[in-house]
Parts: sequence; C-alpha cells; structure tokens
Amino acid sequence: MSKPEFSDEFDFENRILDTSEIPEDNIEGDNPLRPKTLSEYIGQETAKENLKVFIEAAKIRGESLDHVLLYGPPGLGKTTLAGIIANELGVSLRITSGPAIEKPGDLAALLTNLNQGDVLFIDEIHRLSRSVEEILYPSMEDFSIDIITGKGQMAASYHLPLPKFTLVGATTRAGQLTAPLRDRFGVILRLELYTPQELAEIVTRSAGILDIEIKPDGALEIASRSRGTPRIANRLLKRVRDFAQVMSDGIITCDTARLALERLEIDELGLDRNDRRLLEAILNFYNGGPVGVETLAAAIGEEAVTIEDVYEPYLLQIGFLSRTPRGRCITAAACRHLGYDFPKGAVNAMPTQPNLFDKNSQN
Ligand SMILES: Nc1ncnc2c1ncn2[C@@H]1O[C@H](COP(=O)(O)OP(=O)(O)OP(=O)(O)O)[C@@H](O)[C@H]1O
Repeated sequence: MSKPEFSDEFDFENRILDTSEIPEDNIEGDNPLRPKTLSEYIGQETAKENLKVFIEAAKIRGESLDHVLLYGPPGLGKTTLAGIIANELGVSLRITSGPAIEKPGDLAALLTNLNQGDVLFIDEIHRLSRSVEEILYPSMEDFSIDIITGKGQMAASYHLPLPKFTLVGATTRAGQLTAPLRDRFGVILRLELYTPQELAEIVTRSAGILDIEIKPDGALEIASRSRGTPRIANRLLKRVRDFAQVMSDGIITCDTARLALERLEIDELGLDRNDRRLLEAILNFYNGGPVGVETLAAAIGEEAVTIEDVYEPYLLQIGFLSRTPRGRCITAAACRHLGYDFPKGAVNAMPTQPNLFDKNSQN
C-alpha cells in the first residue's frame, strides 16, 4: 500500500488510552481498585521483592526506610506503591507534588508537620524549583532545616530538627533530576511496562472488586490492548463492561472484549487512532524519519513531552519506533502493522528501548 494522506485531526483530549491521572486515581479518594499491600500489588517483581526486604529490614531495626525514588511512565503504579510503602511500614502518608511546592516555606511547613517515620510522597519530583531543592537536601540527609527569617540586619537563622521521615519521590523523567537530588535516594526503582499476563491478572482482580463477570480470555484480550499500563487496563475494563451489558449478557468474553475494543478503535496491539496518526506523520512527512521530537510535535500539534511520556514508551517497547541521535524513525515492523511499504531510502534503524534516565531524550 502507498503512503497515507495525513489529514485527520488528532484527538488528544478524549483519548481513552490516556495515561494521565483520572479522578478516581487520586490517592486521597478511596479507589477500591488500588492495591493496599505488596501482596495485592501485581507484577514489578524485582522492585517488589527488593522493596519487601528494605521495608522488613527497616522494621527490624526500628528505623525509617531510606528515601525511595520511583521512576517510569505514567499509570504504572508509582502512587499506589507509595501508599503501599506507608501502609506496610504502618505510618501515615502525606502527598504533594513538585509543582505544588512553590516556595521553600511550603516545603518547610510540610516537613515540620511530619511525624516520626512518616512517608512524604512527592509526585513529579523533577519539577521542584532549585530553591526548594536546596532545602530538601539537608532535610533528606541530616533531618534538619535551616530557616532564615527577616532581611539585612534583622535576619535570623533557625536550625530546626525534623522527625526522621521517608521521602518517596516519583517521576516520569528521571533524566531531569539534578544529580545531588538523585544521589540522596538510597533506593531507586524503575517501574516497567506490564506484560499482558500481569495485566490480565490486574483486570481479573479489578473485575472481582467491581463485581463484573469475566472469562480468562476476555481479561487477556483487554490486557493485550492496554499498552502495558494498569490505569488503561482498568479503564478499558469499565468500557468493555458497558458493551457487554448492553449488547450481550453482561459477561465479558474474548468475543465481547474484541467487539467492544474494535468499536473503541483500539487495535489488537493497543494502538489507537492517535498512535497511527503519529506513526503515519513520520512516514508521510519525513519519509520514515529521522525527525526530531520537537519538529514532530509541531507537525502533529502535540507537546513534545506528551509524545515522550505518553506515546513513545509503548511504541518503543513494541519496536514500532526507534530513537536515533538524529531523531525518531519508524520501523519496518510498524509499517507492516499499519499496512504500508517501508519507505525507499529510509533509515532502517533498530528498535530502541526507552531510557528514562537519558538527559538527551528530548532530541
Ligand atoms: N501493580 C498493580 N496491581 C494492581 N493495580 C495496579 C497496579 N499498579 C497500578 N494499579 C492500578 O492502576 C491505577 C493507576 O496507578 P497509579 O495512580 O499508582 O499510577 P502512577 O504511576 O502513580 O501514575 P501517575 O504517575 O500518572 O500518577 C491505580 O488506581 C491502580 O488501581
């Protein structure tokens, strides 16, 4: 088939495969689907096994857990894991985010209100300002902060001891963390995209909690189209349930799942119209690439960071996109999937895996 015309508009707003936080995932709300203990948390075996040991050891010594940095694409369970850490340690969880801490005083107020052993969760920690970060260093290291009040001759400095706490930082962009901040985390865990089998377990667990009848092949069908992401899997489960209830007997089978997902325009690999348009843009406008992410973002009217955080991890993972020093390239496998010929003279780059610690990932 020849190259496609790239005409349709992108629809980023109403994307069912969106990984950004949804209201029920706000940890302060009571989302029944969110696991509360490590044993309920499915997948991420390496991270989970290590964390189990560190939590147990901290409990045996009667100390607070070392600071933990969680990184990985959105919707993989970083916030969930922070809640589990606090729960397993039997302490309270305080939640904030990088952009919410505007001034050093905001952080000082948070830190001085913690109790011994508490977990402070800072989401999007890469977005902390420098002045806030500078207060964070001594508080993470020495559990104390120096507060300066007044100006000029009236200035006074107070040294305030803090309770020993555990900072859990979460980020989708570990490469944007400053080295001094990164070095102050004793435990650094990378969350990986989930396998279809793990996601099928998550879907089955969620269906049980939501009282939805689902067959194993139905769960696997939803799981394989969920882009390795539990947040998407849970969302698709709820939408497929709607189709199953209206169009059949309410039981989710492989057939009902397939039918519903086709109606939602999500293909068997979990790609939707936006993914296809993005790949087609590389093919159509740039002869398969390489194209810089900023240029690509301008061409399709999306922010570069959304392409990098939301679209790319999965497209890289399934080998449909390749990241070269000169930009993004479509792979032969992606062309095959979309039904196009691999463009003549295009760079046949090997698929690359996302490297979230890579500072140059914006290239
Ligand atoms: N390992 C898991 N087992 C079962 N369910 C999970 C797991 N991880 C995540 N979930 C489900 O996925 C939803 C999204 O998880 P969570 O909000 O923790 O993601 P996140 O990585 O913090 O995302 P973001 O970075 O976008 O805030 C949760 O409500 C939970 O129901």
